[in-house]
Amino acid sequence: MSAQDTATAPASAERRRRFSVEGLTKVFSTEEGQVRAVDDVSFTIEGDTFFTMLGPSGCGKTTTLRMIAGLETISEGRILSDGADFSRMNAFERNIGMVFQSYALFPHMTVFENAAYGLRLRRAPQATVDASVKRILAMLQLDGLAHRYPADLSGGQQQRVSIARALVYEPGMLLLDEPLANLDAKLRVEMRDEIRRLQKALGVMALYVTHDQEEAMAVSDTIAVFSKGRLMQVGAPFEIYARPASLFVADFIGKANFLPLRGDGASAATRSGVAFSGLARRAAGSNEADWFGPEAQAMLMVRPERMSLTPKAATGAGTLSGTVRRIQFLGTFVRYLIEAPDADRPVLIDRPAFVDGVVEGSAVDFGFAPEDAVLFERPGR
Ligand SMILES: Nc1ncnc2c1ncn2[C@@H]1O[C@H](COP(=O)(O)OP(=O)(O)OP(=O)(O)O)[C@@H](O)[C@H]1O
Repeated sequence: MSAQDTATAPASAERRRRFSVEGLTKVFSTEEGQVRAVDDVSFTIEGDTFFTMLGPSGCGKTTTLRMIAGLETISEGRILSDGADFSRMNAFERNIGMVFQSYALFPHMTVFENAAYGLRLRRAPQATVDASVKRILAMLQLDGLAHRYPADLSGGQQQRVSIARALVYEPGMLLLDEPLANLDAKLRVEMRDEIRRLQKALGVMALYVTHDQEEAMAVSDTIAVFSKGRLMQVGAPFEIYARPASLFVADFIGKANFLPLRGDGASAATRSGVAFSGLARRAAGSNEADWFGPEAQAMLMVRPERMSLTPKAATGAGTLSGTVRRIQFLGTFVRYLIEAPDADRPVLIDRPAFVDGVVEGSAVDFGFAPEDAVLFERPGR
């Protein structure tokens, strides 16, 4: 926390300590039939955790957020806030601050009045409005713009105003739905750091929605990965990345190599000298059977930067080998694309620098340590 934050943070805000959803489900009736947009989702958020719902478009993140905000009815399940049932509370009682992708500022109001909106609704005395708005505008470096109108602000400034408006009345919880989607790449990185800094300075619980996995990893304490309305995994960014619970999560978060292990014993694992007992093991979901193809009994997942790469040794025994199809210099690392008989798709290997003696067309050996691999077993075995 910076000196500026400690000087301006509220002394004793009423913060939410424990928030949970249990079996949350949303079924929409459409002309084509029923859509299970959110399907039996449960998670808990504690204290000032920065919690992110991450998943591809249409996986149910926004619908979950909207049910929490009271903007959408619940089909099944419960939402509990410090033990109280959220669905019985009106929007005021929920005491939530919301930030949307579209900013949703009032065009006819100044920055000051936009930021003051939640306090005016709550009939706060003018002195409180003045002090709180001043403080929050300062925290968001908007103090010089208080008398401007939204049309005279940049996109980044407008989004800052919408964050100020959501935080000014010290909500128990901050909900953010793709707040950075309309900003350019550089500003997105700046703003995401700033949102996290503010969230921690204010000690407010945050529930953030994004489809951008890098953004989720950068800002979150905890990530909940969604697919097709279902919650696939909840964990810290490192946990989700290094120990994905499903093939979907392994593939969705970062780059992953999948090495199929075929049943004849000539498997990638045994040939590379990997002891099965030392591996993290996961049972793949029943809907992930397609990943294995007709032959593979199991699948090893290894991240590209955890793989070793050397020119092919004369003997070659006990290692995996292949041919370099392409070398890409990507600034902070070099990516090698290897064609290997053990893999169904090119193996990606990321090294911090060019590997001596390895060029496009080279025969190479590659490998990995058992602790860097996750073994997925075929469903139903
Ligand atoms: N009002 C509605 N009526 C019918 N179906 C809906 C409605 N709202 C959402 N859906 C459907 O529910 C599913 C989940 O949508 P939702 O907007 O929650 O996903 P999302 O993960 O937030 O996606 P995005 O990142 O694109 O916003 C989608 O299949 C969507 O088409």
